[in-house]
Amino acid sequence: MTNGGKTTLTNNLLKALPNCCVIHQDDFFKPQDQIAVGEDGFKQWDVLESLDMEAMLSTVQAWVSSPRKFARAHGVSVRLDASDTHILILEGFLLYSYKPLLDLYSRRYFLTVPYEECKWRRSTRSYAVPDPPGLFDGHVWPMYQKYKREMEANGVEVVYLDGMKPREELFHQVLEDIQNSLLNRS
Ligand SMILES: Nc1ncnc2c1ncn2[C@@H]1O[C@H](COP(=O)(O)OP(=O)(O)OP(=O)(O)O)[C@@H](O)[C@H]1O
Ligand SMILES: NC(=O)c1ccc[n+]([C@@H]2O[C@H](CO)[C@@H](O)[C@H]2O)c1
Repeated sequence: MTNGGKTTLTNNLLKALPNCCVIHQDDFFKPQDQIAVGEDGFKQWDVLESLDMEAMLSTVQAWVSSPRKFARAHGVSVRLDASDTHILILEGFLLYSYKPLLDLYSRRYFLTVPYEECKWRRSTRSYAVPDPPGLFDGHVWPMYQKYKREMEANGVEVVYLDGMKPREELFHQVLEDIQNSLLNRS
């Protein structure tokens, strides 16, 4: 979810994991003039249609076809050891609602914080396009709830993470989970 702590966790993982690249979903927002305005008067940023998901998928596919080349092109130093394991982190607020990506993930994590905390954290942020008054309650939170409900109704399995835990604890929890899933690969 927005302000769950995704970027913070991602940055910690990037430092700890070898050959690890990241793709940020926020880099795929369409230009402002292509964002629909809802009946509520708000620009509808928090819907899948506001993101160029085809472009994001192409970027993921570029990594899949050559992780090493992708890493080099993105300034990630490649460690050449026996395992030659490469990891790609996708970081975003609507990752599990776009079907073509769903089966590509080996692990899906979902950071949550309670409504009050989310609203508070969001109010302290300055986005390139600042939130107009009322956007959180009028658009951001209802869309979050809608997509999460749909994800659960579609049976998408995720590992929920409690975003209220300290940063260090979340980092170690996920690092351990990733390391275990790498060990258990067939
Ligand atoms: N575990 C944590 N405990 C308390 N505060 C946190 C924690 N992780 C992140 N934060 C703070 O919450 C805010 C949002 O964190 P972050 O930017 O990592 O979230 P995000 O999910 O990437 O948000 P968005 O996608 O909306 O930009 C920041 O001010 C950050 O310092
Ligand atoms: N990055 C952007 O262009 C942009 C513009 C307007 C709103 N947002 C917000 O980013 C969050 C996801 O990280 C969403 O909740 C958007 O509202 C982003």
